[in-house]
Amino acid sequence: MIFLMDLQMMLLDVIYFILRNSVRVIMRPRTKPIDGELVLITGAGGGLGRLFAQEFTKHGAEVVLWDLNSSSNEQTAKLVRDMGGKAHTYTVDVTNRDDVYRNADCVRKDLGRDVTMLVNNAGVVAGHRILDCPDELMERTMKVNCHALFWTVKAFLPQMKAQNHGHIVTIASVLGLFSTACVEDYCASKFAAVGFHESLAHELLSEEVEGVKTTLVCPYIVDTGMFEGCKIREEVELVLPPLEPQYCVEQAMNAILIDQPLVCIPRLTYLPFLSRALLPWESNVATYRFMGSDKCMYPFIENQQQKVISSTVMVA
Ligand SMILES: NC(=O)C1=CN([C@@H]2O[C@H](COP(=O)(O)OP(=O)(O)OC[C@H]3O[C@@H](n4cnc5c(N)ncnc54)[C@H](OP(=O)(O)O)[C@@H]3O)[C@@H](O)[C@H]2O)C=CC1
Ligand SMILES: CC1=C(/C=C/C(C)=C/C=C/C(C)=C/C=O)C(C)(C)CCC1
Repeated sequence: MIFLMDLQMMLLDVIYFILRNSVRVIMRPRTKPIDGELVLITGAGGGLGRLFAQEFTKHGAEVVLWDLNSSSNEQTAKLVRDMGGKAHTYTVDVTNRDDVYRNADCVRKDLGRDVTMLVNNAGVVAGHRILDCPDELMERTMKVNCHALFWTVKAFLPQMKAQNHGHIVTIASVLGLFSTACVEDYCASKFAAVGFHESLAHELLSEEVEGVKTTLVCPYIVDTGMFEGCKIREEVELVLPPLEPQYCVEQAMNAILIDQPLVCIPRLTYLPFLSRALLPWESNVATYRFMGSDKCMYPFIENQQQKVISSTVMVA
């Protein structure tokens, strides 16, 4: 009897959330205020990281900027300060867990308060076919895109849980939901990031830590230079062009501010995610061939090879 009542409740919940989320596509729910939040962004010197810093500042948050590259990180801080915001920079290698824990303590001591929002944004890609790829580069991709999430979450989640207040944002990728050729290291690391993020979200919900929210952001190609050259069939590209970095960050911010658990940017990319799960492998391969997605990384890989060649010539 209890089982049947639970089943009925569960079905009602399933229907309620499908309806609620469909309505939300048209009528945006009210966004939460984040003025006064302390937001830590990793990879803050890069394309998306810098824009996230500026967007959080626009909403009145104070930002802590972590990046390996201190000069680009300082440039981000300057942009934030020019907007009248508060920015604190730290040069951190997020793959080094001692570095992460030490700098997390420094942030706490320097600012006298806890980080309330964590945006795990730092990311890299090797950009070589697997058999040409140096082992160290493949390892680095796993360390930056996946292992770093373990260390930063372990550093900042305890205080969020203690306060029952916080937000963990993971900038993953559509390549964490479906894959393509020649980016094995990247897909492995982003699928891992998605798995890590979802398991963490389930853990918080099962423990009923209602105040700590999670958002998984999965963008398609963004014009930041990271995947320069990546190209699908021209006719398909007309409906699915690379994203403007500003648009991508605004869409991600919209999701974060309404505590949305997952966002694929643009929405059209939910389709290949669904078809991967529902259609036979061979059907997906046929659509990849038709859309030019099977070889979309070839020009990107060639680009990367050219970069390596020109940098070796420069050194010589
Ligand atoms: N661009 C795209 O097409 C897409 C990107 N994404 C994801 O979005 C995120 C941001 O990408 P994007 O802005 O394009 O990339 P960028 O290369 O512009 O920025 C990444 C930043 O992360 C920093 N970084 C790299 N390794 C470390 C490290 N070990 N410790 C600290 N910081 C580090 C980089 O520093 P440095 O300058 O020293 O390398 C750089 O500033 C990434 O996670 C990426 O995977 C998702 C979908 C599409
Ligand atoms: C595979 C595939 C596609 C192309 C995806 C591409 C090209 C994704 C690139 C993503 C990047 C660069 C993410 C970085 O994090 C389509 C056309 C959507 C539909 C069919 C399946």
